[in-house]
Amino acid sequence: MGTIELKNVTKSFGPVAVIKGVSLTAEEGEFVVFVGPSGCGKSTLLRLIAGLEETSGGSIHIDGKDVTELDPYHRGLSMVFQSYALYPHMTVYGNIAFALKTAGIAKLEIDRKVRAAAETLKLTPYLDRKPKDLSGGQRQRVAIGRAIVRQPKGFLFDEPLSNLDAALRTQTRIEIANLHKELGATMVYVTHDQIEAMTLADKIVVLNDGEVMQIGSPKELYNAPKNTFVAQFIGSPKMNLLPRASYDGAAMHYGDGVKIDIGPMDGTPSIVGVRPEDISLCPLGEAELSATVTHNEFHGADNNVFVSVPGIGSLNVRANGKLDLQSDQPVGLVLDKSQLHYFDENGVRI
Ligand SMILES: Nc1ncnc2c1ncn2[C@@H]1O[C@H](COP(=O)(O)OP(=O)(O)OP(=O)(O)O)[C@@H](O)[C@H]1O
Repeated sequence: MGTIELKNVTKSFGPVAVIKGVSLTAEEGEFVVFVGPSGCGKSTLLRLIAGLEETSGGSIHIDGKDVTELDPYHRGLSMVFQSYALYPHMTVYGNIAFALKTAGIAKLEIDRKVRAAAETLKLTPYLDRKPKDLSGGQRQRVAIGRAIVRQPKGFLFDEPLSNLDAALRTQTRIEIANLHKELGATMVYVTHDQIEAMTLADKIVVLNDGEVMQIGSPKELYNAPKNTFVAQFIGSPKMNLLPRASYDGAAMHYGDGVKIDIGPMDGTPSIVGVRPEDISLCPLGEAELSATVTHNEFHGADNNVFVSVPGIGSLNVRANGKLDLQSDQPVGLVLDKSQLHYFDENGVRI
């Protein structure tokens, strides 16, 4: 139970196409995360799955059944919003029990379900409190509790942690991961937070401008991005994309006579990508590229170093935090050749 499938789904608001033919499957028990820049259509896609928006084309299937025309209630999914959407005048117990009461479930059964959900979510001590007397994280757990008791076929989360501060976010993220393990339910989750996407997802869907750019596991997206968009969207700090260059069958040639040996390739690379952690600083004598430090951010464990390379431009390097680096300092760079990413003139991975 709990497969969610989208087949060529489109959505327009008036003349504006916001979702442009999205097909994807959330398998039973899978944790699927939608990411993409602001306005790319993540929330709209989630609301289409929930039935809160009507599709303009295509179809949505839950457990193989076409639900495209069904109202939200009959789709059997529960949605958790960023704003919690709790009833302020009801207690935690009342909030969690509400949907069950309106569904006409027997009191004893409701009590059993509410207490079981409260136990799972560590809300038992707060059952008699009103939402205003809870922390943000506790309120979000109540919202999740309300979703759990309905025993839905799947959960839909729209940026559920974005109102929480950093520490609580980390804690609640771990709780959601544990909840997913415990319930084994299908979950579809919208976020703009890289860490949430990478840590929670079985499968990440990268969206841009209403279209799917790539679907894959966090490791697949990080290690083998299909195009330059995904390459720069997944990973923080983002992948360096070197300027376009000509390839002579053995090396990439940049301005100022600078070249990078990459050996023979199947295809003609135009753009080389390299992640900040795959560039090392070294003494100038051993360097493949000479550079100058333009700016350094000390992060504690590591330094986020910006360097300028003649013929290539600015590159971002992750270096050990114990290194003492000054602006204008000359440094040598070595690229880990086994970790380079190559893209053709259209930005498609080679
Ligand atoms: N009801 C609506 N009427 C008109 N346009 C809408 C409506 N809802 C959303 N849009 C537009 O659709 C596009 C996608 O919006 P959506 O909220 O799905 O993006 P998002 O990826 O979730 O963005 P964010 O990360 O900023 O929340 C935006 O350009 C938005 O302005």
